[in-house]
Amino acid sequence: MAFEKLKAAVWKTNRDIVRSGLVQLTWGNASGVDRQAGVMAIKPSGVDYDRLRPDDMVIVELETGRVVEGTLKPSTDTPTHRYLYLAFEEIGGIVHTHSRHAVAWAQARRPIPCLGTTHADHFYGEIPVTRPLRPEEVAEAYEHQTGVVIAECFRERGLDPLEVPGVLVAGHGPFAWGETPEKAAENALVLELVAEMALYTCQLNPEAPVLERYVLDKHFRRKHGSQAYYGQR
Ligand SMILES: O=C(CO)[C@@H](O)[C@H](O)COP(=O)(O)O
Repeated sequence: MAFEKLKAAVWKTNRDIVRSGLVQLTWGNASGVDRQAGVMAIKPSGVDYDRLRPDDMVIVELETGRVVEGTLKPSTDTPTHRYLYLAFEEIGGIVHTHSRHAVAWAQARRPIPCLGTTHADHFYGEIPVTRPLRPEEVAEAYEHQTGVVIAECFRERGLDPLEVPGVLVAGHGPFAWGETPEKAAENALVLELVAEMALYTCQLNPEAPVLERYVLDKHFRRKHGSQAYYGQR
């Protein structure tokens, strides 16, 4: 058995998204990538999270999508994760969930606006929603096409995946990512929390303005990038 470290990290992240309350039943999935080895690890499809063990993580070749290690079938969303690893070269981990408030925004086909500093600390602006998939994209290579519309959404908006580490797939739910699987899980949790905060804010005040750009800049840049000074740097 190889890739023990990658499998252990991905297994821990799959366990963490359960502990964070981001997934129920067998919904959602977490993965990680070893770019030097040209492989990704992802949870197996449809297996209860509480039964998962590190060695159950399935190793898939990035270039071909071929299973190179593992006896279980990989997540149905493997083609989406694989497409995103190839499209966003800076990311090292991806988490997909059906967390309820983020799913509500995805079903409403509305991007999550940046209404406050909690959002601004982690996402540089609104969290976008993709266009819906077309019938032919659902009929053929659905999960691959889900990756296509996510990458298309970021390309069309000129977004940096590390500045906006997540997206809402129209009518479906959130995908979040980061430099590591652990960071992807953190971003998935923040995405759900700011989705809930934004929903309450819009209910309390439908006219609530988006956060002022100069406040967004301050909060995002003090935690991210070369000028960051947050924490014990
Ligand atoms: O998006 C979905 C279902 O719509 C996925 O989250 C599945 O619910 C999880 O599938 P597996 O990873 O277990 O194959």
